[in-house]
Amino acid sequence: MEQKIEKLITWLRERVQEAGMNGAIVGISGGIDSAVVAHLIKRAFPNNSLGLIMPCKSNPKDKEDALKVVQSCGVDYHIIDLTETHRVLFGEIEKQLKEKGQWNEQAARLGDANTRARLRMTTLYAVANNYGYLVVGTDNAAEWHTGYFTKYGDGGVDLVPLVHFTKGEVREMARILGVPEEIITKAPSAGLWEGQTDENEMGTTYDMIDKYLKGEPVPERDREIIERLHERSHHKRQLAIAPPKF
Ligand SMILES: Nc1ncnc2c1ncn2[C@@H]1O[C@H](COP(=O)(O)OP(=O)(O)OC[C@H]2O[C@@H]([n+]3cccc(C(=O)O)c3)[C@H](O)[C@@H]2O)[C@@H](O)[C@H]1O
Ligand SMILES: Nc1ncnc2c1ncn2[C@@H]1O[C@H](COP(=O)(O)OP(=O)(O)OP(=O)(O)O)[C@@H](O)[C@H]1O
Ligand SMILES: [Mg+2]
Repeated sequence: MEQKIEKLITWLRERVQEAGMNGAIVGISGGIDSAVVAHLIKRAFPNNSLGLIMPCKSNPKDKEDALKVVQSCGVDYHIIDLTETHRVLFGEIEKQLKEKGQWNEQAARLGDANTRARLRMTTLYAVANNYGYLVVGTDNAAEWHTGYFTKYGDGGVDLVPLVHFTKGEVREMARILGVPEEIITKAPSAGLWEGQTDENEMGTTYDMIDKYLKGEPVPERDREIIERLHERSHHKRQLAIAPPKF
């Protein structure tokens, strides 16, 4: 794993150089995936790396955890609170659609959550532009395979260094890099609504998805869920669908 980490760091430097850019930026949530990426970019670009902590109606504990990540790797950071921005934007959408009697209450929870992810993406690109940095994503192999990310939200990035690493390998990497143990062992969550955990929402576990990706046997029920999530999310791993040239 040490060798793979070194290769990833070299790969990050090469991609930034090839793009003619200066460094890299990542959103730091207080979860393990972004903690690993923060450590990687700090090692790759000691003086040209940046983390953004972007609370958006978030549990205050997330910010505390994100600051622990910052402390553990020493990356520069800014805190940009998006709660008010989200309230104004999503509030206006809700008001207009309600006035026309077209507001879909059931769809609203996910719409609200995905808007948070897309506001974070917008913020990352605006700040990246200021410094001439590339935006680095945090998706691991399990999230990528199942499409467990917001299209053009946390999925809207320039580089995806962890995309071939299972969640288990990301944990292994985190220990080597020096991510605090409490960040490594806490339940993965998108923090998109109160009490949300990835595994509750997906209906299977990262251990099962990791096993499936390694070609190991998994219970029929988990296999079905993983394959359904994968089938449903092809569009997220592709460019926007274009018609043939008429
Ligand atoms: N077949 C198709 N071809 C082309 N486009 C298609 C499509 N089906 C849907 N779409 C489009 O895609 C949209 C649905 O995709 P999307 O907007 O991503 O929304 P969706 O996949 O429904 O939701 C995002 C999922 O990712 C999870 N998430 C989000 C952010 C962070 C994390 C985390 O782990 O931290 C997890 C979140 O909890 C939720 O389960 C539709 O509204 C539609 O515009
Ligand atoms: N409050 C936040 N501030 C900054 N970035 C955030 C915030 N919330 C989410 N993100 C970004 O969105 C990404 C996707 O979230 P996701 O939950 O998959 O990863 P994680 O929190 O790093 O790890 P875990 O899956 O263990 O929770 C994060 O890695 C991070 O880059
Ligand atoms: Mg998280």
